[in-house]
Amino acid sequence: MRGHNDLLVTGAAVLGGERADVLVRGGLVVAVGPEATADTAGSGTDVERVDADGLVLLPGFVDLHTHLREPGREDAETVRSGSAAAAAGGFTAILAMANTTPVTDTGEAAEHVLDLGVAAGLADVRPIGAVTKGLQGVELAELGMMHRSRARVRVFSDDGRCVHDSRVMRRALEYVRAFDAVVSQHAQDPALAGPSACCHEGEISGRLGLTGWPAVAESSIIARDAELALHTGSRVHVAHVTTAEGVEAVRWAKRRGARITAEVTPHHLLLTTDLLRSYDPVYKVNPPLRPQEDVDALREALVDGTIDAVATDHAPHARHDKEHAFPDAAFGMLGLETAFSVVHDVMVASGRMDWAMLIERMSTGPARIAGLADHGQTIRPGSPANLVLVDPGAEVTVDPGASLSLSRNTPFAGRTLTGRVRTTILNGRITAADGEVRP
Ligand SMILES: NC(=O)N[C@@H](CC(=O)O)C(=O)O
Ligand SMILES: [Zn+2]
Repeated sequence: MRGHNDLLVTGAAVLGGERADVLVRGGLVVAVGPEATADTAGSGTDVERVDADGLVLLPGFVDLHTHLREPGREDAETVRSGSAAAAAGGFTAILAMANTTPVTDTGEAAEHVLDLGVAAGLADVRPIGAVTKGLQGVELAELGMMHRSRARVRVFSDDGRCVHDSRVMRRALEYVRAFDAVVSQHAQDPALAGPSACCHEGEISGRLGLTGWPAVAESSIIARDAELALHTGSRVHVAHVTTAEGVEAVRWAKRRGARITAEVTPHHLLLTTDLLRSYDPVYKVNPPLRPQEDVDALREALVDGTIDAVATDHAPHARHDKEHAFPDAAFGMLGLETAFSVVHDVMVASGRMDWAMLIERMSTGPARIAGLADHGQTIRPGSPANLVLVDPGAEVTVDPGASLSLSRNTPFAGRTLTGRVRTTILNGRITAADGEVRP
């Protein structure tokens, strides 16, 4: 780990509130307000001043749903390149999905990803463990061994696949209850939306001749998992909710007292099915983009708390996997570097959400769901200095070529958004500034 120097962040609106100076030393916030001055840093230390005039200081973002591709598809992303993209996007912690090659379904595999994250040193990389061996949906993976490993796995997911066998899902939930872990479900009933389903089932899928992906394939799994959560007393998290029916199922489950949480991706908060008329494979994602009424339902649910978190589902794909005719292209979109700008533009600049709610949805909430102990969600003396400076007034025009990901499959290319990440600080050390990582 590179050494720390002290940081004196001056003039930012802390947590979107009052302007104050913040002093960071040894990886911790040590002072906020008038006592945060260079000489409180202790004589002789090299204090780096960060002029944050006009910026907002937030706790670092936490991503519950990142695909880093390593081991196995280092042509699409590596833990280091994904961590760099995360840092550029204001993330200080990211949970890495298990659909790697080999699958992260053993303690050793989880420790390997953890160690790669530490070596990269650009974000706190926490491996997610597979629910079933090889993501086959049949035999439970070594859930206990992954939890007891150095990786301390607290989130399990077969993402990319749905744990659709109810008996397997029930046993997984009963097993993880012992250590209060959570199962993050990719809610897609394969009997209703099979592997070729790639377009929201409706008028457009018919017109474009694309296999439909009906909302009920998502909502029926959410409802079943809610019942299993009630039956077992365990925690279920719903990955990338995309439909009004899925939102309603989560709302119903919460009303019944199920221990259920849910996430939404930035792309499902902004983009709609009609983009598929272009047949541009960059818009091929699983679950698919939905019509405007679903987008509106997701925005409402993110504000009323039915949806607890934003999660990127950052899904890098190498050019040779993505640039095919639409139905043959790989599923997935980049998301780490654009997440804040999209959420700020759609939800904060529009007045739907204030800074306190953005902090809850992009940092505090996901950290709580992931079981991350105090990752630094409150900016006060003694808390870990995992922070991000954002510029609410700056416009960003998304340039795929500027991405730190090894891949280029962003669906926001050329789009202008308000709100830019300026500087990211991980354990008191600047990891990225203006889209470039600190070496
Ligand atoms: N979202 C996607 O379209 N693809 C994800 C898998 C997933 O999240 O379902 C991937 O790993 O590429
Ligand atoms: Zn998924």
